[in-house]
Amino acid sequence: MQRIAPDRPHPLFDTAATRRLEASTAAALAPHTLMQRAGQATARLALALAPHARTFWFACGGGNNGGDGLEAALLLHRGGHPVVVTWLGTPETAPADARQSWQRAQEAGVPFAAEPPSLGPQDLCVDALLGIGLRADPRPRKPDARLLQWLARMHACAAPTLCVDLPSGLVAESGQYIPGLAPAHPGATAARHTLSLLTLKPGLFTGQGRDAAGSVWFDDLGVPASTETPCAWLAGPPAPAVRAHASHKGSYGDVAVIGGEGLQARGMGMTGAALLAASAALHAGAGRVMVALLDAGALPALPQQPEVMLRRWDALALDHATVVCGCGGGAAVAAVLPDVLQQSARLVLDADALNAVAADPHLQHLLRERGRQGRPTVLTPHPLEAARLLAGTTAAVQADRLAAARTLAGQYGCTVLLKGSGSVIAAPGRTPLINPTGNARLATGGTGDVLAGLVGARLAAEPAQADAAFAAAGRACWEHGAAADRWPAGRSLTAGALAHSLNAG
Ligand SMILES: NC(=O)C1=CN([C@@H]2O[C@H](COP(=O)(O)OP(=O)(O)OC[C@H]3O[C@@H](n4cnc5c(N)ncnc54)[C@H](OP(=O)(O)O)[C@@H]3O)[C@@H](O)[C@H]2O)[C@@H](O)CC1
Ligand SMILES: [K+]
Repeated sequence: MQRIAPDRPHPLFDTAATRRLEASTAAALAPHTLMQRAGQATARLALALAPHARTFWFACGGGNNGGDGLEAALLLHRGGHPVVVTWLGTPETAPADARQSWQRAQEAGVPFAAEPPSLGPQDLCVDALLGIGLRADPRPRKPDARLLQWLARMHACAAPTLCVDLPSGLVAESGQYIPGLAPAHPGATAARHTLSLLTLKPGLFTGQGRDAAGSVWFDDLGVPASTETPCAWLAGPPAPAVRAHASHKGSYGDVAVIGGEGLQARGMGMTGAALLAASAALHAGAGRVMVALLDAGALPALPQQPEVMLRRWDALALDHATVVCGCGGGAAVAAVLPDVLQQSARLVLDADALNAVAADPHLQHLLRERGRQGRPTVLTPHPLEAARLLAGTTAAVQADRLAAARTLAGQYGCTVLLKGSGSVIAAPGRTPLINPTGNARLATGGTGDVLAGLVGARLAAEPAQADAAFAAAGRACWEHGAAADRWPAGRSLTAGALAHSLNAG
């Protein structure tokens, strides 16, 4: 068993792959072996998490996820620990493995109850209600009222929760709760843990999955997943970049930021966004950083950041630069996009540039052309921007973030970095990445501009190769989150401070 940390990459598997693995392994082992292993792993972690529990409440569903819970309860009971089991199943309807665990629990005298016990902070809830057998399709009948009551009890409980395999109600692939099973008040009061069994599931790391799962643990039940192809990877830390002593500013590339609509255009000054992106590129080690503000020349100099060179956008050598376009671009950015899309050697499109593309079929055509020509391009949409580009809704994007990022990447032949909890990085022909770093302190204005500038710096430094955009986006996303993760507690995190804290890589 291991605790999952952002210190190395991990393969993630969808439910179909997990089922195949479960079936092939079960066929090769004595009956009930896998469930006994699942129960042992669950019991071990439960004890480690709550060594002083006066009560372990096992909330068990009617399927094999409940069987894992029954098996773990049996082991703790045998070890003399105080266990209470509530079970939604019946011996007549339970699948064979779960029925066997129920039988063993009955014979061992495990205490079963009709109602959940009351618990204190030192106790533990074990959520074994629903695992990968959750059906997300509209159900002909309502779920068992006890299921809803027990879930609500766990979501509001003072005791920590250990979820077996998945937080109940969460879809393994997408990291979304099915309607009706999400916590009434997201943001749990007590700690949450999830022990993923056999495989790691992508839904634990994106969308609602991060909050639902809490700390993620993994036990492969002694079954290597090497026969299956991952549907995504949880990204590991990028290899440290080595700067040769005999290098110069040209070795790390030029980043040109275009954006920042001026106050006079529509009464909404957005130059700060472009300056944040430029600051990020600068502190992330780009060789030279230029910024072209779309403010009609209102800002004559940058006294706070003299390293950044102010340019008029039409004075930039787009064909030699890594262009970061769109941060605070407002309505002004649309006019520069035809040239930017056609001429930029390497390109990061963010914010209003994405909105402009979504609204204009000609710009969409030019973006697809870049893809066809194999010119490195990264789109960095948040879910609403992705929805606009996909002509869909934010809810549809969030319902399956991996699919949305993959579709968008395929549509434009470029790399897509879909922001949000568990950012997804997708590119044609590549297995998508889910980024493990970052925290809710990034939910403040300007951090997206910092990310765009950082992607620009990493893209500018990448050697010219086919996957430069994908590599740069993955690297930047990991580093951006890691900068927020190492931010000292009690000090507020602003986008400007985040940009200053970036490393040259
Ligand atoms: N076999 C083994 O040895 C091993 C199995 N393993 C474990 O098995 C788990 C998979 O077990 P599984 O396939 O039995 O499905 P599971 O997650 O228990 O769900 C089925 C139950 O959920 C219910 N239900 C479904 N949808 C619902 C909804 N929308 N709303 C409400 N209820 C809904 C459904 O009710 P029904 O519709 O049938 O009335 C049924 O009772 C896996 O996650 C892992 O923990 C692993 O440890 C490896 C070893
Ligand atoms: K569960």
